[in-house]
Amino acid sequence: MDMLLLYIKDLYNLSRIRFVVNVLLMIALGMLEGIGVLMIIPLLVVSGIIPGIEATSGMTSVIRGICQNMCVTLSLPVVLLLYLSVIWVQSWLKRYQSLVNFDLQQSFGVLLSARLYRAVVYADWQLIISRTKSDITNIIISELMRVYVGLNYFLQITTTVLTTLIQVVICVLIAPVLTCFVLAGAIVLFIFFQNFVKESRKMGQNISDLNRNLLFDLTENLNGLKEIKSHGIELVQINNFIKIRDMMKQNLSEFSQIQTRTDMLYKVGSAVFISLFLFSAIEIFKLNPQEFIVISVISARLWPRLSSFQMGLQNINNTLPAFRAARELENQCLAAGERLPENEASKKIDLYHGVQFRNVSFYYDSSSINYSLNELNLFLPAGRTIAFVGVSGAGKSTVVDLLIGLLKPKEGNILIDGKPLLENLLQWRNSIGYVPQDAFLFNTSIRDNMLCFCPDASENEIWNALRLASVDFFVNGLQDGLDTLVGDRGIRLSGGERQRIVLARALLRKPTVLILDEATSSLDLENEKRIQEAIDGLQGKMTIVVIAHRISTIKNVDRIFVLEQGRVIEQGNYRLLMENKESRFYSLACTNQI
Ligand SMILES: Nc1ncnc2c1ncn2[C@@H]1O[C@H](COP(=O)(O)OP(=O)(O)OP(=O)(O)O)[C@@H](O)[C@H]1O
Repeated sequence: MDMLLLYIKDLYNLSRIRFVVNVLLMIALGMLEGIGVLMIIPLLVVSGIIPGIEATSGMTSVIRGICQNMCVTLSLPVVLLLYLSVIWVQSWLKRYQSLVNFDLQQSFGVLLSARLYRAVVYADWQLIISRTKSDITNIIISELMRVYVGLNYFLQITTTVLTTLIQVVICVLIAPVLTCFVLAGAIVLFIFFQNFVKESRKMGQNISDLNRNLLFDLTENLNGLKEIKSHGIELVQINNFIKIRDMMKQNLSEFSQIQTRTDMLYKVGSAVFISLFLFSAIEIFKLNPQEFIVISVISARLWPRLSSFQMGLQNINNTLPAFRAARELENQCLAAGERLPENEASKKIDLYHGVQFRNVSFYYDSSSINYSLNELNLFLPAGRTIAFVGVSGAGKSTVVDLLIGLLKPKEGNILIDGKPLLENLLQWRNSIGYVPQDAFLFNTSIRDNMLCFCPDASENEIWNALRLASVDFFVNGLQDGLDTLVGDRGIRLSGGERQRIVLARALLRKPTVLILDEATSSLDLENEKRIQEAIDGLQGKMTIVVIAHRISTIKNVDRIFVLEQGRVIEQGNYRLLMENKESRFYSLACTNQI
């Protein structure tokens, strides 16, 4: 519940005025409904339906006084007109309140999802890789949706409570003892249903878990659909999917059973209490007809409200795990936030001397410290081309992630021209062009893909970058040229074309440091040759860092670092390293491990 209260506080902070207006409207609506009910008495008095009722007290005398002041005789049309006016104002306010409520919820929806998304995007990379993408997606989309639903229920039951309280006060004024009798019945029923509330919360947790599993399976399967189809295991995947979906169905129908059971039991319970009430009102308390009618009308409305209050409570409890999941993710991300200064978004850093790794150690999992990099010392000279080689798991990608500032050293420092990298993190990242192994393109045109990291680039600059990446001829030959759509993750292009466009996109930023993370490892010889030519053409123009998987990519580089178990064991240029037949590099090269 404390999570729910935190969100209510957020809702209040989002728009205090709208929140207060909303609550005031709820109170006004409750009062109007009470007045509407009380209007029944003057109606009965004036109509003479029940003969012999004293018309000098309560609501009748109030209305009579108003009529006298306005020089109007109290008659049936006048009472009916007043009654209609009350109902009209009430309906108008109800509509207005619904609109205010809807607007408040929608704004809150935008605020919550934007706030959470922002927290995720600004969070430290190590936190992001420790959680699955589908888990994060599930929380931002499904769990937040359940948060809005929970808040909606909260606002609904707040309205119910306020309206009911006002009516209970009216009842107490008319017949205190009988009202206490009805309330006691309500409290007994309420206590009886508390187990259902607990059960609802447990089911809510199951729904959260199943939602997460379903999205995880779906994302994984769609990502691996090519492999799934290639191995003919579609049926296994479909059955898995149906199994989780069935579990969700089972869970939701159990929850719906609780809800309908509550409704049913409330109806039966209320019928019992109404019978007892009627009996005691007539036989024991001997109420006069007008009191009897008003209390009957109010308690007839009270029972359905109690039932909807109970179900609202169950629904809120069902959504509480979603509140917790969303809050936890947000808190985790905020605690691991990078706090990048937004006014430095377009600033870059020039590299004059080079990048120094000084005693850098890094591990991924704090619970079992297993060093991926161990006291790494190396210098990447500015304007040179540097390569990292080593067997799988040696630590090449970790070095690059540290160089970009995505990961932070657990020990030691990374210095850019002598200054700590982390002091100017955003400027440093603005100065980097990065081509990952699995080149990623957005599902839009080549032009938009080029402009997404460099929105102000001119047409000329785009073509220059394409030329540098040896892909200008290819784009020129396409029917729609730069406006060609590339498909989901660039699926309409070959691996080599995709890789060269990603290289062009990185070059469009005119980076100080170009990082190629095994950029040619998945390409055929022809494409590899083209990329290699493009890279060779860039040598000397910027600092280039290559993670190499093929010997051909590193023959011309200025310095090679050989990594093993997170340490640099050898360094030098290709010729020097190959001359030493005892070197690890030589054995890696001869056994085709690079
Ligand atoms: N996200 C992660 N969580 C935990 N351990 C990781 C993670 N990423 C890498 N590691 C571990 O860190 C070590 C270095 O991994 P890294 O990916 O840097 O190696 P690599 O040389 O780039 O390997 P490859 O050539 O296969 O990509 C390995 O032992 C690996 O298991």
